[in-house]
Amino acid sequence: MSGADEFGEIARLFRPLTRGDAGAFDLLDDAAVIPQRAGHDLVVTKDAIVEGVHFPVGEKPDLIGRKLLRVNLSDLAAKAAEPFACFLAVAWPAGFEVRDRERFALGLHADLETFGLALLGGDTVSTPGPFTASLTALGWVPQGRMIRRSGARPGDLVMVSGNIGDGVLGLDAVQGRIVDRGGQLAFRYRFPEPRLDLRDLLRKSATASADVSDGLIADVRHIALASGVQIHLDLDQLPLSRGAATWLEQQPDIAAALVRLASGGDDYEVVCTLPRGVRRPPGFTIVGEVTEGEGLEVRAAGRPVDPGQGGWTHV
Ligand SMILES: Nc1ncnc2c1ncn2[C@@H]1O[C@H](COP(=O)(O)OP(=O)(O)OP(=O)(O)O)[C@@H](O)[C@H]1O
Ligand SMILES: Cc1ncc(C[n+]2csc(CCOP(=O)(O)O)c2C)c(N)n1
Ligand SMILES: [Mg+2]
Ligand SMILES: [Mg+2]
Ligand SMILES: [Mg+2]
Repeated sequence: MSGADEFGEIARLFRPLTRGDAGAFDLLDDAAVIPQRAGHDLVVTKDAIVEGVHFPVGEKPDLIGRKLLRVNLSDLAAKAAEPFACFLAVAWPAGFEVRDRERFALGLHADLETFGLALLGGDTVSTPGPFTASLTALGWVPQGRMIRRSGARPGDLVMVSGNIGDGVLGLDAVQGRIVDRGGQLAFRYRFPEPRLDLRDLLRKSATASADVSDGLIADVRHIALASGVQIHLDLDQLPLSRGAATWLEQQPDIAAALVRLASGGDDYEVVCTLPRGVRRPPGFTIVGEVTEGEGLEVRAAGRPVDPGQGGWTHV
């Protein structure tokens, strides 16, 4: 792409996504400026996605843009942060035509509007490899109030929002390995819903929290390690959608199937710890408890199980 084309395209595709934020300088400067917000900390998170690793080859470009934003907002949600802005780096692969680039930008724009944040800057490059993009998301929390992974205390209960397992079954559905009547599982895989609605509740009551991206077991293990406590997870309590419950009934080894649902990831729900005295909030399920000790103990089908890795890993 010639220089003129590259910068013309940045202006055409991405300037609308700044949504008029003055700190973006219309995407014409070397950098952006973020004014401080009194009494607040800026929470910063970054996740990348790669074609064939995070979404199927041939996925619609608008869905890629939306998923990229949503997985990052999920981390802000778990930290009880209020989304404020983001930065985008995108590497266009060969064959990703101008129409595809426009659709990627339109998808991202639609969700920036939905979640009320602005694009303040980024970088646009080309790649001989697969589509790759990364987004840095920024959000505000009252000073010192980001919910950490490290605050779980013995006696706390472990709770998870929504349902677990639709992400991994949705990928099975998209790749044709299971039937998905009505397409709900595939929809949940393609359109994670960042749980920004939980902000007040987490700020008020959670001692620790994380979003479920790698897999419930792995993400709970992160909380146990960071907090220096032991966590006991009971997969028989796993909250399941109708589709996941139907799938589970058909599995020959229920314990192994539960471990799969709790290790597959792509759920983008929030798992948190709350003191035992706090009433279980609506929409949350108690899946375990915190004790003194270290690491994770997992039960399924009424007996202890070896959870293995418990989540997705790249290396
Ligand atoms: N390349 C890297 N450079 C610096 N820090 C990194 C890098 N990769 C990961 N981290 C840091 O490691 C920690 C864990 O990152 P991780 O990506 O596993 O968290 P996550 O975003 O919650 O999970 P997921 O990536 O599955 O959505 C975070 O503090 C993250 O900033
Ligand atoms: C095509 C395809 N194959 C597999 C998966 C599953 N997957 C890939 S990375 C990841 C963890 C979160 O990402 P990260 O830790 O890299 O931020 C998960 C659950 C997928 N989403 N799409
Ligand atoms: Mg990450
Ligand atoms: Mg993440
Ligand atoms: Mg996370």
